Amino acid sequence: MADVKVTMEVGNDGVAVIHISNPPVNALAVPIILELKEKFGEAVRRNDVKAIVLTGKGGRFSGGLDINVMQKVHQTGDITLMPDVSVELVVNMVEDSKKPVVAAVEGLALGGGLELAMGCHARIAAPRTQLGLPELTLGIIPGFGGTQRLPRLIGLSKAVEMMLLSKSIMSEEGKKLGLIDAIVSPKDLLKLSRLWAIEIAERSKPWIRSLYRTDKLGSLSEACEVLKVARQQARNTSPNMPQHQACLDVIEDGIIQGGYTGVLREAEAFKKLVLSDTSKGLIHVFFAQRATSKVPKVTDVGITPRHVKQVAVIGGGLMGSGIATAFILSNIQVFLKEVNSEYLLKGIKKIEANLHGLVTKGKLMKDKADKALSLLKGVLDYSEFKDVDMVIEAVIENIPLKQAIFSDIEKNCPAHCIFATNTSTVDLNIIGEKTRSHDRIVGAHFFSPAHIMPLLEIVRTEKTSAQVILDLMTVGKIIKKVPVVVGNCTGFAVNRTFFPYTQGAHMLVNLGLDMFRIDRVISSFGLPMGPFQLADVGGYGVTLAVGKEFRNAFPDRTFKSPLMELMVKSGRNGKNNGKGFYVFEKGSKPKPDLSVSPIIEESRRLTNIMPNAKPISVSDQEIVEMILFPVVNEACRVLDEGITIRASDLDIASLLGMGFPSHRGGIVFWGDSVGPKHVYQSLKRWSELYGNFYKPSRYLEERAMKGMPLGAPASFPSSKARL
Ligand SMILES: C[C@H](O)CC(=O)SCCNC(=O)CCNC(=O)[C@H](O)C(C)(C)COP(=O)(O)OP(=O)(O)OC[C@H]1O[C@@H](n2cnc3c(N)ncnc32)[C@H](O)[C@@H]1OP(=O)(O)O
Repeated sequence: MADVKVTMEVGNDGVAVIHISNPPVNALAVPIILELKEKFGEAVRRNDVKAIVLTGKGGRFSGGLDINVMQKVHQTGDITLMPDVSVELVVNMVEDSKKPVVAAVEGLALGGGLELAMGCHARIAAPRTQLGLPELTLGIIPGFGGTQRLPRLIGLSKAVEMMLLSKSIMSEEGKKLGLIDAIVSPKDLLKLSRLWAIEIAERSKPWIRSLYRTDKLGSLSEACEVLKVARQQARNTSPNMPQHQACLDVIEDGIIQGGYTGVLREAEAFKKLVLSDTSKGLIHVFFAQRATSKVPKVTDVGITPRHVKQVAVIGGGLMGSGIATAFILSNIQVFLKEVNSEYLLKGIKKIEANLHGLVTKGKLMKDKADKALSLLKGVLDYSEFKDVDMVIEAVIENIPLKQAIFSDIEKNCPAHCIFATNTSTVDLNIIGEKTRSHDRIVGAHFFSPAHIMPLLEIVRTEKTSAQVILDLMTVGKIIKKVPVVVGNCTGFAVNRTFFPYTQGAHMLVNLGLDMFRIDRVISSFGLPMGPFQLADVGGYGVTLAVGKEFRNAFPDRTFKSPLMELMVKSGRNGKNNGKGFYVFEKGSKPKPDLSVSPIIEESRRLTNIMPNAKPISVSDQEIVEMILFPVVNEACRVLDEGITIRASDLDIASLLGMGFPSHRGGIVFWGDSVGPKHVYQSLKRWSELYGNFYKPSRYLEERAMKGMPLGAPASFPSSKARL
């Protein structure tokens, strides 16, 4: 706490330099805000102060309002915990101050940090300083006047783009746009800022209050047009995000009624949004994502990660080629091994196609793609494995084959080399059974397409060493993945939790519901696509194989639907062969294929589960619940067995691995927001009507009865814990 403070020093030049200090990002915590008010008050009162410079300690200006304050509001429902900054500090004490204030900005100024800087009369920045208003990603809008000042400083279109897309810019671009007045090296930052402040005081530099500018806003009709287009885009791209429309509304209010009125409207809208479910979900995600980096007995025991310079990938299929692409894109040398030159060539071609795809979408420059490809070497034996730091096996799910590969790599790789497998189902202990390297064996479960999907599930056994986990977490971050460490079980955390998702959808179809309605309802809930379209896109082979695996592992609670087998029997294989539940035509959205009706009827006839042979009648909300409550139920079992370190890890895994909507905070957070009691009672009712698939787990029942959140840590560690 000693470092959390605001200090002020007054120099002989009459400039008071106010420093914010709250490592690591100088977040504007409540005590900081109170001290800022105190220091600004003092600087204005003191006769020896002519001008003021505001800056941050440790090479960072400020990462914005302390997000913990908003989380406290969520936990207590008490909005009065929010400090008044927008008017009391930024307008009254900074912008309307009788003495000029200059912001000396370095490293980053984000959210409330940038808003504070925009209230100052000039902004001097160090090179490559990150500037942005990312509040919308937290379900809120800028609340310290940012919606009003940014358009007035850089123009409406660019400001709207930066806010709606939460897109930062660098100070160099900020200078061109008019957000930054000068760029200077970090060592001269304070010197120039002091000088600038004195020159404003002496009227040799302009004394600008951004809130009262109108020169960059354009005419009213132009502004309305920009806002109209932005509104439409936001409706299309962010339908479940109220903060986007609210942001545009307050910008418009300010343009029509003046900046100060805009600031007041912004403050009102901000407070409402802080209390919204969207903000609760997204702020939970902010902290949950950062928590995944903290792994007890791995990241807190003083070990340092080793450098992974060379990686070997075994298997050039869909997963292997995606994994190899992810590594070479991050400048890591990859040896891709296949069994023969035909397969090897196919694997290399897939990697080339992955890179080409990124170039055509404008996500990668051609020269970077060429550089990445130069780091790939195809091999047919183990001779290049003598110096590799990590091997990732990504061959088909065949136990003897995997065991043979692990014996081979133990013979051919250096003693420090990590042995990872990308299996999504096979027990890691079985894969490593024939080796003596159990401490080096780890699961590196990527999601397809591996060079794009952000999740890396790191699966540890009881024997995997802390060093190996730390190394994989570190290299995972280097290749731009979010690593989540989980325990060893069928399907690990993500596939295990979500196996009832497909089965729930099949249950409903067999109970007489229209599958296209199910898909529509699930997409409007916020998942990227419904379960039947997902099966079409993923390929029926995968759905059938995974279904079989789970039926074997959890026979007590699986619903066996014949639908996929019937689809295959009738020559359908989803998008792969262009014949699925949907018709896929190039350039247009998939359209429901109504000719699947007889297959569905046959499935219903075989399962014969419709009560009185009549389709059940349910609301859209019940569809969501009948598909996703079984997923929450399985998540409870995963938590009970200690497969994840904390419930929020499963939330992040569900967002990044399954596309669960981020504004709902993740699968466990969502279960808690609808209420464990409601989830439990619904499942219990359905289990009586439709069988064991819906039977509530012991963990869910216990928590529902005790009124305890599903995500709350257990008071004592589970006896079944796998971590
Ligand atoms: C009224 C206003 O308009 C409302 C606001 O200002 S809301 C806040 C707006 N600001 C933001 O959204 C910025 C959020 N922060 C970030 O994007 C990134 O943390 C960053 C770019 C600043 C730094 O990234 P990076 O160096 O990778 O560090 P990162 O691990 O993310 O953060 C370091 C620590 O600072 C914390 N932190 C970062 N920004 C914070 C903030 N604004 N409040 C509280 N804590 C914050 C993180 O939780 C993390 O804590 P931990 O070490 O205990 O896990």
